[in-house]
Amino acid sequence: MLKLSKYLLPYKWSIVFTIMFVFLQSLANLYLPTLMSDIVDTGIVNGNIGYILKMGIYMLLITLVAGAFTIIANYLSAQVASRFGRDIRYRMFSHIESFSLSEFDDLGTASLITRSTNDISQVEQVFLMILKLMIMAPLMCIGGIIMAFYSDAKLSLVLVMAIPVIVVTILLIARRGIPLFKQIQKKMDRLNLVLREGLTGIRVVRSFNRVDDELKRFDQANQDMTITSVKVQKIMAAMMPMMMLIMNVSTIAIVWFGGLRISHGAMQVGDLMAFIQYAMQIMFSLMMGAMLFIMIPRGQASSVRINEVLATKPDITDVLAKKTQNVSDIPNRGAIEFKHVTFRYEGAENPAVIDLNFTANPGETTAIIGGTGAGKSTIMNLIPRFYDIEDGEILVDGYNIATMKIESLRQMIGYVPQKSVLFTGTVKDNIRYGKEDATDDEIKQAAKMAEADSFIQDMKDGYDSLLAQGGKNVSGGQKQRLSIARAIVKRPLIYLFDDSFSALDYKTDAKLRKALKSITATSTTIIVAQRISTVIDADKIIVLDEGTIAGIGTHESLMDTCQVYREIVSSQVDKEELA
Ligand SMILES: Nc1ncnc2c1ncn2[C@@H]1O[C@H](COP(=O)(O)OP(=O)(O)OP(=O)(O)O)[C@@H](O)[C@H]1O
Repeated sequence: MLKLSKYLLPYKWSIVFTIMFVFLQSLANLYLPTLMSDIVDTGIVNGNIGYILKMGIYMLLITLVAGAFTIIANYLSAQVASRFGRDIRYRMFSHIESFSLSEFDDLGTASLITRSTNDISQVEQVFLMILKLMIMAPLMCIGGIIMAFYSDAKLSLVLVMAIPVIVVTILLIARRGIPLFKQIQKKMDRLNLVLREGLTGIRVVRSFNRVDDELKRFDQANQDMTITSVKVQKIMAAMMPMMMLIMNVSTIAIVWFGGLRISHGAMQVGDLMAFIQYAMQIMFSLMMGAMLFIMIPRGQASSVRINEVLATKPDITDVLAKKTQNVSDIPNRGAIEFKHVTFRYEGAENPAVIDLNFTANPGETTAIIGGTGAGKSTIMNLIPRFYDIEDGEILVDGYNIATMKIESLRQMIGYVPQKSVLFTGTVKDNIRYGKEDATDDEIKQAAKMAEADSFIQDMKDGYDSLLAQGGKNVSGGQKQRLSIARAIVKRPLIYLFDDSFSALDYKTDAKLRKALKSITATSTTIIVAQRISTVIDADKIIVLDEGTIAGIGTHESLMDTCQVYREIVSSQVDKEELA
C-alpha cells in the first residue's frame, strides 16, 4: 500500500487539514468528560445552578465545534479518497492500454476488470479509514488512558486488566480473518470470469441448451465466494458482541470499584462518570484500531494485485526506436518482408509460426490460406507488433519493425480483425475511428467501397444510427463491412484483412474485393481467407501448413506445385466453378 500512497501526494494539503481537524475533534472529545465531571462535582453536588448552566453551554459549544470539525474532516477525507481512486483507475487503464496481447493473455481480462474496479475501491476504502482513524484511534486511546489515570490512578487498574484482553481478542480475530480477505479477492476474479463468459456467450449457451450448466458453473463460483464471505462476516459479527462483552464487564468493574472508592471518600461521583466515559473512549478507540488492523491487510491484498498490473512492463515498447524517427522518416511504400520469422505464444510448447520467409509488395494483393490453426491470424498479429517475434526479422520498407516507433508503424496499417469489433456510438463514429478528422464525404465514400453504404442508408437514422454495445444490432456481415470501412477511411499503406470477408455472401465478397482493388492499387494488401474464391485472384498466395509455408505463388502455379493447396481447393471448391 505504501507504493500506492504516492498517488496521495497531490492531495497532501487536504490530508494535512484532515489530520488537523481529526486531531482537534479528538481533543474536544477528550475534554468533554472532564467538563461533565465538573458539572456533577461542583455544580450538582453544591446545587450551583449558575455553574451548571455555564458549564452546560460551554459543553454544548465544544460539542458543536467538534461536530463541525468532524464534518470537515469527513468531507476532506472522502474527497481525497475518491480522487485517489479516480487517479489510480486512470493510471491503471492507461497502463493496461499499453500492454501487448501477451500481457492481456497473461493477466486475463476478467482479472484486469476486477483489479481496476473492485480492488481499487477496496484500497480507496482503506485509505479513507486510515485518514479518519489513523490519528483519532491512537490519540483517543493514549489521551483516554492519561485522562483516566488523571481522574483516578487506582481505578485505572481495571483498564490495565481490560486492555490486554481486548488486544488479544483483536489479534485472534485478525489472524483468522486476514487470510480469508485475500481469498475473497481471488474468488471475485473467478466469479467475474464466469459471469463474463456466460453473458458474452449467451447465444452459444442457449443454442446448445447449456443454460443449466452455465447456471451450475455460476452457482459454484457464487457459492464459493459466499462461503468465504460468510466466514468473514461470522468473524466480524463475533467481534462486536465480544468487544461489547469486554466493555460491559469492564464498566461493571469500574462502577463496582469506583462505588467502593466513593463510599470511602477517595473519589467523587463526577470523577467516576468521567472515568467511565474515558474507559469507553479507550475501548472504542481500540475497536477502531482493530478495524484498521483488519482492513489494512485487506487493502494490502488489493494493493498487491493493483501493483502487479502497474509493475507489468509491456513487452512491446519503443525502446529500440530511433529517437528522431517519426512517420515522415519512414519511406512511405509499405513493402513487408518476413525473414526467417519464428514466433511462439507465451507458455506454448511449439512455435505458432516457424521460419517464415516471404514478401508482400505495394500494389499487390498477398493472400494467406491454410487450415484452422495454421498460423494465419498469428502472421497478421505480428505485422502491427501485437506480439514480438522470437527469431528473425519483419521489415517494412527495409526497416525492422522492432526498431520503429510503434505509433509510426501502426499509422501505416489498416487492420480488420477476424472478429469485428464495434464500439457503442453511431455508425459514423465507428467508421471515423479509423481517421479522427475524416469528413462526412470521406466516411460515405469508405462505406461505399466497403459495400456498406446501402444497408447504412436503410437504417433508421442512416449514418447517425446508433450501434448497440458490440454492434449487436447489425448482422455479422454488416459488422465486417463497417470494420472494413473503418480501415478504408484511414487510407493506409498496408491493409491487413484477417478473414474479414468470411461473413459475406459470395456476391458481396466479390463486389467488395473488386471495389477494394481501386483503393488498394498502390497499397500492400494482405488477405487471410478460408475461401479459395477470396484468394483466387491474389497476386501471390501463401499456403500455410502448421506454421510453415507449404507454397507461395499464384493460384495456377500452386495448383501445379503445391499439394496442400490442391487439397484445400478440392476440399471446398466446386471444380466446375473454378474452371
Ligand atoms: N493467444 C494465444 N495464446 C496461445 N496460443 C495461441 C494464441 N492464439 C493462437 N494460438 C495458437 O497458435 C496457433 C496458430 O493460431 P492462429 O490463430 O494464427 O491460426 P489461424 O490459422 O488463424 O486459424 P483460424 O483460421 O482458425 O483462425 C494455433 O495452434 C493456436 O492454438
